[in-house]
Amino acid sequence: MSNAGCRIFLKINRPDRELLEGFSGVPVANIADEMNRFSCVDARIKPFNSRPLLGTAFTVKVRVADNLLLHKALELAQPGDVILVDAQGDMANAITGEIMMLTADKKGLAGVVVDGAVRDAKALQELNMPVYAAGVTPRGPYKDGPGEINVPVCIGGVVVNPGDIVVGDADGIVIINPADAVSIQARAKEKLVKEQAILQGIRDGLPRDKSWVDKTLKALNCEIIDDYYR
Ligand SMILES: O=C([O-])CC(=O)C(=O)O
Ligand SMILES: [Mg+2]
Repeated sequence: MSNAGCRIFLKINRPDRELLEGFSGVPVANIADEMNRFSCVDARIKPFNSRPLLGTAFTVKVRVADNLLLHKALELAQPGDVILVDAQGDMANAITGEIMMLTADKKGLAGVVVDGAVRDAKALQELNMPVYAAGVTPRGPYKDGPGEINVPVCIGGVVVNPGDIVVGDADGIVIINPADAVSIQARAKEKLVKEQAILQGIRDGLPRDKSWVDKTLKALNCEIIDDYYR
């Protein structure tokens, strides 16, 4: 019998460390561009500090306003894991705070992402481990359950499977299926190099070919009026 809604899967297929490390230093924007702009966690979910996020998804589904399963996850997750908590975007109660997040940091976890609220915001800013969440409230969580661990969850509109690769920076978070990672990684790095060359060109005052802008507007039959709007 399977007790859907209250169950814990202990096993995760974790990607190779080398594959994960290949995303280190690659901007999330470049990665997402090479995923056709999909798989980006919603902009509601923001970082509390500037530590880069990179690790393996360890997923938690909690009952709204309740963190029992996150306490269990802190016991089970391994160094390098990113705990992603699906709290259904609820802002009424903080799912976690300083004490639990310091515990996660000390365990060597790679980060925590909450689709919901947290508290002790100031302390989270000082933490060595990245924490992302959708909001802050001082109102604390209940600890009664139920919930699930290591099942597919929804984080900021993106389905996250246990074992997925999680990359985050100041822009936000992108979720990558390890099966796609090698090719995405290679293309994102190429994109980064290309963008760095463009930026250097702008700094050096080099001209840029932006003729595509007028071409696209022309195709739209865009009206260009040499007068004031009235
Ligand atoms: O009380 C809780 O469960 C969450 C919290 O504030 C902490 O971990 O510091
Ligand atoms: Mg606290």
